Amino acid sequence: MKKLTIGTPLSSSATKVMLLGSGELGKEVIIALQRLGVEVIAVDRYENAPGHQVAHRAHVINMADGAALRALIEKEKPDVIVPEIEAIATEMLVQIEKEGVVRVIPTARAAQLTMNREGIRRLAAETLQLPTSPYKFADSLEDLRAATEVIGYPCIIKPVMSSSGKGQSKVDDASEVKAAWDYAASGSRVNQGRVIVEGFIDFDYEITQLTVRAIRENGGTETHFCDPIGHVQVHGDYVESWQPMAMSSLALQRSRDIAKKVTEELGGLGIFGVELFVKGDQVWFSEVSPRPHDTGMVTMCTQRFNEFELHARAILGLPVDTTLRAPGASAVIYGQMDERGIAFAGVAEALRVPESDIRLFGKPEAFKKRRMGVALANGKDTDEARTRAKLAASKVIPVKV
Ligand SMILES: Nc1ncnc2c1ncn2[C@@H]1O[C@H](COP(=O)(O)OP(=O)(O)OP(=O)(O)O)[C@@H](O)[C@H]1O
Ligand SMILES: NCC(=O)N[C@@H]1O[C@H](COP(=O)([O-])[O-])[C@@H](O)[C@H]1O
Ligand SMILES: [Mg+2]
Repeated sequence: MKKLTIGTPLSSSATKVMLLGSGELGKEVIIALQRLGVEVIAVDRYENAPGHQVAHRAHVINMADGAALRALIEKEKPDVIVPEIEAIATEMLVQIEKEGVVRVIPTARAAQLTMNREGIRRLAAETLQLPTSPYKFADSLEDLRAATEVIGYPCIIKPVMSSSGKGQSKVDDASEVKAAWDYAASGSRVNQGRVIVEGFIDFDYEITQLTVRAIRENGGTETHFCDPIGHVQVHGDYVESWQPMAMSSLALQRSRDIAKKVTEELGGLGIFGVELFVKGDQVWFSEVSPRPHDTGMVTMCTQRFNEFELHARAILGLPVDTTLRAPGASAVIYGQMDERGIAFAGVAEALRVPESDIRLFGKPEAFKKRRMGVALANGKDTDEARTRAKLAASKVIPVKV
């Protein structure tokens, strides 16, 4: 892979990176890139997205529209494109990557495969033979009824294209299938009407194994692992995370073997969030984000270089260091109301919690369950850190102005 030299932003020597998606995760990647002297262009579907507020330039387009995407890429001429969300015209990214001028992170194929649960699930379970929950796909309510009978109950039904738990439900018996089908249609982002049914895995805990593919000193790529991140999800969306997660050495080894296999198959450079379910020493692959992971926001208080800095370094072909500094935790701050331009009370009280910090993302519009910020905390161990992060998050109160 050709090495990128870093130039001067806003000059003809600039190294230009374009983020496709500029939410809370992109915002931190942009800050990390700018600290390394990169010119950054932030793109999202709405004005004043978090990353728009810290980038050199901001654009609002429908990223699922291939023609609009190409037009913007041709106008801005980035050296590197960094997908930050799944819902992008990835077919166009594949074409653009082939033309050989722009690098797509980690690869256009990885973005394409992970945009659709079917792509990544078939790759993991059928091609790589990784352990996963049993699964079936369905395109109609009749198909879905048949699929749930084969998979059995309880099962989880999800749109093939969605994230953060949107459109996802747990179904305990046949009477709940229709409601799950209707809910999936409402929560799907692009391809309305195709769902995956997964057998329910009764795990002890779940983790994100952050995995970085970076250039090694003498060329070629090497894989680095962060300490495992434990997390709790409610209705398919993350509410708290902590690092390190205590695991048996066999479960950790198996997690990393799976992470290595799947990230090697996807290829390219950058950080990946490999989601795994663990019961005793048994480990199942769930899914993978070829980008920083929401549960990995905890690394802003735990690692020498957080997941965003690691992504920035890896993308630029620079060395990475995944050292853990201190145990820590994150807890989500929700909008709690449907309102534009809200304010946040209690910030000082939150920051009075020992070893705490917060990030407010600056999203222009709040929804009850929209993630608007995150509280971070350290402690002598992850239990103390979790208590502190949750306490700090609870002190921040969204208010209508
Ligand atoms: N087969 C399953 N068995 C048990 N729990 C599951 C299963 N599938 C999903 N879950 C639960 O729902 C959560 C969200 O699922 P998943 O990661 O597939 O959704 P998502 O919409 O892609 O979320 P995100 O974009 O935040 O990663 C999981 O982290 C897990 O807690
Ligand atoms: N699980 C994926 C994830 O957390 N993605 C993060 O959420 C943003 C969208 O937030 P929004 O829905 O509030 O606009 C994305 O842009 C990304 O930063
Ligand atoms: Mg997930």
